[in-house]
Amino acid sequence: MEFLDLPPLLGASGRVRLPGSKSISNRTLLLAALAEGETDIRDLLASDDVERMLEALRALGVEWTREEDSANYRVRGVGGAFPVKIADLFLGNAGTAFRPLTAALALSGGEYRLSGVPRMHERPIGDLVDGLRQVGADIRYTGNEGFPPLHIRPAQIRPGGVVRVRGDVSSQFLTALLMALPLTGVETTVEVVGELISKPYIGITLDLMARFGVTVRREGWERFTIPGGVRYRSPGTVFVEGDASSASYFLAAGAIGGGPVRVEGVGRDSIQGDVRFAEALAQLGAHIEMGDNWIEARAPASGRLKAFDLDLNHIPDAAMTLAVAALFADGPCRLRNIASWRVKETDRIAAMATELRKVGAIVEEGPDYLGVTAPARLLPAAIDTYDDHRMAMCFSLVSLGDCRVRINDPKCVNKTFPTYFERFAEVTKPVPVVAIDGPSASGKGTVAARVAEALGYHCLDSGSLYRLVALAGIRGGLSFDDEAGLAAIAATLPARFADGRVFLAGEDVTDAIRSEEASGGASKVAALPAVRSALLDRQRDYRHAPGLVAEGRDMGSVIFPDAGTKIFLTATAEARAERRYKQLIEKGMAANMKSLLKDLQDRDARDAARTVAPLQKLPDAALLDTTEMDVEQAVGFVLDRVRS
Ligand SMILES: Nc1ncnc2c1ncn2[C@@H]1O[C@H](COP(=O)(O)OP(=O)(O)O)[C@@H](O)[C@H]1O
Ligand SMILES: Nc1ccn([C@@H]2O[C@H](COP(=O)(O)OP(=O)(O)O)[C@@H](O)[C@H]2O)c(=O)n1
Repeated sequence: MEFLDLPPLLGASGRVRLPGSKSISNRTLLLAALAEGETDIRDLLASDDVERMLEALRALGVEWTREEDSANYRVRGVGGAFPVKIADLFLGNAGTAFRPLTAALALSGGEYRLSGVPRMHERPIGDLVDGLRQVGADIRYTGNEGFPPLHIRPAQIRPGGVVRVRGDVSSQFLTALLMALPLTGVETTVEVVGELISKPYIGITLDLMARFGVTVRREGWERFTIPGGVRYRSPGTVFVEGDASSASYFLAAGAIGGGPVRVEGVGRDSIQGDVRFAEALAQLGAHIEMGDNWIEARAPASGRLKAFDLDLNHIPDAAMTLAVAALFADGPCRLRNIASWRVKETDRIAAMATELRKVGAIVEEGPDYLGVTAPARLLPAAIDTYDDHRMAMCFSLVSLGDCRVRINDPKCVNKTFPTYFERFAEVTKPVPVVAIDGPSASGKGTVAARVAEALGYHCLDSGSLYRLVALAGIRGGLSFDDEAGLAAIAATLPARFADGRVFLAGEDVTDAIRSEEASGGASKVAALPAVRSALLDRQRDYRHAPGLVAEGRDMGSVIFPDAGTKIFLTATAEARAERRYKQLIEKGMAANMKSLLKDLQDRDARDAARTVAPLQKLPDAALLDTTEMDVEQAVGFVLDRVRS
């Protein structure tokens, strides 16, 4: 499984140009295809769901072109029903393509098969099919009753009168009917049965239909009348707004991570309901500012979001972002009226509950609500994303809690926002790491401690972890080639560091891990891949605000490859042996220069020769040879690099 590791972040600020709205992109494409005339579409979203729509339109005989490498498209409308009368369409997991195309094709007098990925075949479509059958459409389920895939056949369409459609499962059924019915040319009224959910999405549909020349008469949110004798006509050029749901992650990042974060592409003038996410954030105490085409969010003065209890029916997609924002609130939070989450890309209520628990939250899951109480401290976790782009994007925010997070299958964001993680990285600041690697007795420990003190950072002496494993192994009677046994020790090592002392299961072993036996053993256990991987997360967990200085052999190459400062600290073997000799004598320990030099050379050789994480200077590390330097100069060199 592919994954993406996000480091703990210090905060967020900056600007993001949003990708085009998925809802507007796919609706506009379909309307442009059905319209008379050519439509220039600017800033179309580049994503999987839009690709599915573009492919389907081409298969249905609609000509479109893309201005080279741009987000600008020209669609030549067919002025009514699709010219291709037999087609087999694969629509992935794109609900915004599947539902409206079903309706338009059902009224097009052809024979069409529509299918998608397995999850698409679990997402209900029965209410839409029932609505279309009322005007005579011939639609059959070729899998399970009520679900895709579908087989549409030519039928005698009897438009007019009243079509009833349920509005309480997905508003996309109503959207699909509204967009398709003008094809009949006969006045038809659509009546919504049950409370219509996600009303703002219907707002987008009506707005875009009006731009293409068809004005629907709306009575409340219950009755919609499509006039007779109307046709879609190209408005010439359509600009696709930025995606308001995608904006939610960045606005939340600003509200949680200090800010300000400004999103460009949506604002006061937006037709998308999800811009109201900004109001919800304001209720949580965030500072929000809005222009015609931008929104900006900053953290509350207190620094922490307020607990909330909100009905989120009007912003079902952006509401997911609030579930993760609840991890940063000052009390228990409740998200209400979100039943539609259960029939989206995945069962989002269940998925959200499972993953929020992984980071330590207390979660109460109801049929149409979630209760979320933040833990005192977020736990690092590997987040499963269920092939749901929003799960992946939401959980990136965990990293703002001074907590690393792994996002499994991060490419699922391709559905709506292929460059999400790049944009996220641009407006966030990772907790800095200074990685100092080098051979034995080069001065890593001394320099690292001094640099950490000067910067107020935490410090990691990674070598002591290998020494502890070796010591625990010796005491447990294990041989140094017992990889599984030593890895098990490493995985649960009861080590503690306090006041410059090292403890193993409560016992002070500061001197014991420096013994010749433990030192030699350390470089032997360190060559075992299973031991190294058992210590990987443990080392990464030292990274906390305001920063970390980490020293060892593979800090810059393996443990913190994204470290902002990487130093390879070294000195001649003779100089290092001499330093070690002095160190031991000062501590009142016995030492022999010759055997020290030999021991150190042996250890260096083992460290450099091993296959996993060998000791080496990588091109991205600065070489610092201290043979002729004192500690002061070495520390000064590192601090200069950090500050430059
Ligand atoms: N230029 C120098 N840089 C760092 N340490 C030095 C330098 N010159 C002498 N030393 C001494 O070398 C000894 C070994 O340093 P240490 O930090 O234990 O190395 P390491 O962690 O790389 O094994 C320490 O007593 C340190 O004071
Ligand atoms: N990041 C690290 C740190 C130490 N080690 C191993 O652990 C041993 C002891 O590390 P250390 O940093 O305490 O050693 P010295 O440099 O103090 O001699 C080294 O010889 C390496 O074999 C490692 O493999 N990777």
